[in-house]
Amino acid sequence: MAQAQKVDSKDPVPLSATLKRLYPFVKPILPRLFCGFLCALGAGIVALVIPQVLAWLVNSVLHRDGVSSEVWISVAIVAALGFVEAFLIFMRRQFVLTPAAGLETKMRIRFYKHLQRLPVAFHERWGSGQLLSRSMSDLSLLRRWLAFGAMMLVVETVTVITGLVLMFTHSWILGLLYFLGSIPIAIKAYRFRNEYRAASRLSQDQAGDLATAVEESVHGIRVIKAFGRGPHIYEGFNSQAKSLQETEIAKAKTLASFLLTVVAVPETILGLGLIIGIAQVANGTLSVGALVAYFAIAAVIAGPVEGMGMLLGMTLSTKTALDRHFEVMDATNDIVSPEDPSSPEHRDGSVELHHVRFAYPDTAGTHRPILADINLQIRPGETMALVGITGSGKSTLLNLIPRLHETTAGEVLVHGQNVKDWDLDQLRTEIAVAFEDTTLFSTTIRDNVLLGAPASLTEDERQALLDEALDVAQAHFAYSLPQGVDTLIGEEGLSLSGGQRQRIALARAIAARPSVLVLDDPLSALDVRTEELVTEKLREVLTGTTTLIVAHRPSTVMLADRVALLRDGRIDAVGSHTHLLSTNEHYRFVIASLDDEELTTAGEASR
Ligand SMILES: Nc1ncnc2c1ncn2[C@@H]1O[C@H](COP(=O)(O)OP(=O)(O)OP(=O)(O)O)[C@@H](O)[C@H]1O
Repeated sequence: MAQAQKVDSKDPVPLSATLKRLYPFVKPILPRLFCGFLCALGAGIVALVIPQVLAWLVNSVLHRDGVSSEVWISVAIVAALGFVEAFLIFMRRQFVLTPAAGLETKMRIRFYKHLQRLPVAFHERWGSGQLLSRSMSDLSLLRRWLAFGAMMLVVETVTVITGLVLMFTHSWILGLLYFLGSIPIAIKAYRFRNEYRAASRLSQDQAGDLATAVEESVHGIRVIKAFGRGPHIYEGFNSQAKSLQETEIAKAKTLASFLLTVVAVPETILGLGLIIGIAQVANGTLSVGALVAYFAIAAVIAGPVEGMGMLLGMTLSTKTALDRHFEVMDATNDIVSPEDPSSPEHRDGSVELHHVRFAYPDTAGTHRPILADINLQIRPGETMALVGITGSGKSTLLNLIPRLHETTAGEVLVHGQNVKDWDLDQLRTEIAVAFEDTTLFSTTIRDNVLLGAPASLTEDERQALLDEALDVAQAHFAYSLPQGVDTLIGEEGLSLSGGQRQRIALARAIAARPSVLVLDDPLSALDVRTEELVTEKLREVLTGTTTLIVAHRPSTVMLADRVALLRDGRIDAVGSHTHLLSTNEHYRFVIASLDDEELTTAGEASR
C-alpha cells in the first residue's frame, strides 16, 4: 500500500513535463480557455485604466477648477469601466467553467476505467483512500486551477507587468524602484517553490491515507465494536489526523512566509516611493496627477502581486495532484488479452494445470513460491474438490484459472487452450467465481445475482434465471424482503446475514451460466441443513459444468467426483474421497482437522 512519506524537496518531475502530459486533455477546450483568458485579461486592463482616468481627473479637471459636468463625465467613465470589468469577469466564468468541469469528469472516468483494468495485484498494494483522493480531490483541484488559477496567474502577471510599464511612463525613478522590489520576491519564490511542493505532496498523500483509515474503520465497524477497539482505532486515526494537521500548518507557514515577502516588499517600496514622489512634486519634476496615478496603480497591482503568491501555491498543489494522478495512470496491467486472441476449438469444459508455479509479486525471489509445481487435470463436467491445510494456496490456485493472478511459470488450460491465449473478457465469461469473502454491491438482489448473466437474455429469461439461481442457492429469503428481489441490500450487502450474503454470491456464480465454476468454500457460513439442500441442488446444476471447489468441510468434499490434495505447493494426490481416506495419511490428517473445525464451529454456534 502506498504510504505517505516525507518528500524530497527536489522535484523528480519538472513542471513542464507534467504540463506536457496534461496538454492532450486540455487541447480540445483551449479555444474556450483562451476566450476566458482574454476576458480575464480585459478585466485586468480595465482595472488599470481606472487610475489613468483618476490621474486625468486630478490633473485636468480638479486642478483647474473644472466645471461640474466634466466631473460627472469622469465619474460616469469610472462607473462604466467598473461595469465593463464586472461583465468581463462574468464572461470569463461563462467561458471556462463548463469545459473545465467537463475535463475533470472525462479524466475521472478515464481514471476509473483504468482502475477497473488494473490487476488484482495492484489493488492489493494500494490503499482505497489513496485511489479515492486521487480520483476526487486531486481532479477537483485541477478543475479549479484550470478554470481560475492558471489563467489568473497569467493575467495577474500581465497586469503587474503592464502596471510597472505605466509606472515607468509616469516616473522612471518610481517605476525602477518598484521593479527592484521584484528581485527579493523572485529569490524567495524560488525557495518557496521547492518547499511548498514537498509539503503539498506530503499533505495530499497523508490525506489519502486518512481516507483509507476512514474507509477501513467504516467497513470494519462491526469488528471494531465487537472487540471494543473503538478507542484504539480512534487513537490511530487521531495521530494520523494530527500528522496531516502538522503538514498543513507547515504548508500554510511556508505560504505565509512567502506572502509576507510578497506583501511587505511592495509596501516598503511604496513608502520609499512616497518620499521620493513628494520630493519630485516639490521640485516640479513630477505632476500631482502622475503621483496620484502611481499610487493608484500600486493599489491596483497590490492585489495581483499578492494573488500571484497564492496562485503559485495553487499551481504547485495542482502539479502535485497531477503527478499523483499520472502515477496511477502509469501503472501497467500485464494481465491483458493477447494481440491476436484465439478461441478454443472445442468448448469441452476441461481445465488443466501443467507445472504451474506461482509466487506473489512482492515475495518473488525472496520467498518460496506458494505454488511450486501444480499438475492437475479436471475432466469435462467433473466436480473436483480442492483440499489442503489452511494457507496451503487453495484460493491462490483458483485465482489463476480466470487469470486474476498470472502464473509465474507453467500453463493453465481451459477447454484445452492456454488462458493466456484467450480474449480475457471471453475467458471470464466462461468462468464464474464465488469467493470465500463474499463481495456484494449496494444495489438490488436482482442486480447482484444477474451481474454476470448473459446480456442477450430477454426480461422473462432473466427472471427465470434469477429464480433458478436463488432456488439452487437456497436464497428464497430474498422474496420475503420488503421489496422482494428488488430490495436494496445496503452497502456491500451488510444488511444481510453472512449466510444470506454467501447464498446470494453463490446464486450470482450460478446465474452467470459458466462452463467452468470456481467456488472458494461457498457454503462455509451455512447451517448443516441449508448446506445439505444447497448441495443437493448444486449436484443437479453442476452436471455438465466443470467445477473446482475449495472445501473446508467434509460435506463439501462429498459434493465432488474426485478430490485433489494440495500440499507444499504440489498436488499430492488425486482420487475419490474414500480412496484418499484409505491411502493417504496427509489426507486423513486434513480431513480430521476439517472435522475438528466443523465441530468447533458447530459448538460455537450452539453456545
Ligand atoms: N495478496 C497476497 N500477497 C502475498 N501473499 C499472499 C497474498 N494472498 C495470500 N498470500 C499468502 O499465500 C499463502 C496461501 O494463501 P491462500 O489464501 O491461497 O491459502 P488457502 O489455502 O486458500 O488458505 P485458507 O484455507 O486459510 O483459505 C498464504 O501464506 C498467504 O499468506
